[in-house]
Amino acid sequence: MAVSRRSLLAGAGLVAGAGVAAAGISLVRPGSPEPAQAAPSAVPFHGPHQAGIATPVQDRLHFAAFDLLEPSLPKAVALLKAWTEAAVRMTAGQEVGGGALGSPLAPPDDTGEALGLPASRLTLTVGFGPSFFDRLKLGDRRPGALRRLPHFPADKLDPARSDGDLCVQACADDPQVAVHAVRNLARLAFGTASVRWSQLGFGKTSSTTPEAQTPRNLMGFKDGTNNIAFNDTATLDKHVWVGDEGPQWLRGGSYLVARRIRMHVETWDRTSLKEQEDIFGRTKGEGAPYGGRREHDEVDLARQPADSHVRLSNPGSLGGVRILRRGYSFTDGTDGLGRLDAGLFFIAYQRNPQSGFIPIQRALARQDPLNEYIQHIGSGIWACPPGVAPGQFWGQALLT
Ligand SMILES: C=CC1=C(C)c2cc3[nH]c(cc4nc(cc5[nH]c(cc1n2)c(C)c5CCC(=O)O)C(CCC(=O)O)=C4C)c(C)c3C=C
Ligand SMILES: [Fe+2]
Repeated sequence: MAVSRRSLLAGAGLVAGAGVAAAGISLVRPGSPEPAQAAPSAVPFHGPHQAGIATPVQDRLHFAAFDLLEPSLPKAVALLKAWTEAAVRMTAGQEVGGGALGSPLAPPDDTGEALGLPASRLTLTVGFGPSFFDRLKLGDRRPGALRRLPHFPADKLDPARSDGDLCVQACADDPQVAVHAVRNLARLAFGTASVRWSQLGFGKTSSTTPEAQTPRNLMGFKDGTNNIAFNDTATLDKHVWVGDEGPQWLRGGSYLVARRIRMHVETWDRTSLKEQEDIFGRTKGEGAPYGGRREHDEVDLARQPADSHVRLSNPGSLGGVRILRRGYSFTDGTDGLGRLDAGLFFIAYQRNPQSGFIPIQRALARQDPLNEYIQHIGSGIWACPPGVAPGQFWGQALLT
């Protein structure tokens, strides 16, 4: 793969990836006034698991679902090869292909809006939806657990914001870098796949770094306190990464569930503090569980309100079920009735959705007092293959 001279600010011959990040070198796009930063801003693309799952959560999200234009396996393979090549470059802070400023007679390979920006911890995570297997007639390779999610009480799902043959989760500390990444993948997909829907997210609503300050969601509560930590490999192995029970091509991968959840923030804002805290079973200021003093004190189910959100979703109420949450807040203008169209774009990774998201959501949909203030509007499930080795492409073991 040719590397544009303008992409070589980090030093000739440096290879993007673990070595670069470990060396503490920030790969910077051409035009940056500060090419050599001490802090690494590139997350290695290659590895046993896809980046963007256990990776410490970045500030911004651009999530996109794609549909194949026609069910052609050779075209799908070519797309994933092109996407992988572009992702290797973009996650290292480099321009796609021949760059943003190539021949004056041809459209540039890179759209250019990330010129001068560092890698910003960009990660790109790809998944295959149930319809991908149906449309490409790959039923024999489809994992049993990859089924469209069941209907939950009070779901009001919009097909235009749900499902998709493929998904791409782009996370970065700079929204422009995340948007640039999705846009360039969409550009490479021209003639093969198109964007079905997409979602921007800000203010990560979950943390996988317990020592960092837990972010707050749009209801004002700390969100992500009892999440799986990025370095808790035993729990990740048990609850997030697909193991021997899955098909070979998916081992080391994970299942991604996304839900666009609208929050009726105007109603929430007229609710007393006591009621808000009772709903979650945690204090608003400190984020402590009822019966505890500090945020990270253990949840004591006996001290929780009978139907609090935390009680219902805690592993102790559900036979040990755990998921890795990685959601973001969104505000997408207004609904035309004077109310914000705002909420949580919920993302969860798990080893098996049948024993992960589904039982938790069943319990929440039935009883959670939060349901008075929220509505599930969009939904999707995808199987995310394991990480990519140098020279390979996303989903290679599935598609070849
Ligand atoms: C099906 C899974 C879940 C959905 C959907 C969901 C929606 C949702 N959650 C909040 C806010 C909070 N959730 C909290 C904890 C929490 N939530 C889930 C699952 C879903 N949430 C789990 C598994 C947990 C952890 C429970 C535990 O182990 O104790 C919290 C408390 C802080 C924390 O631990 O993160 C908040 C706050 C909203 C606003 C929301 C939908 C809009
Ligand atoms: Fe929750």
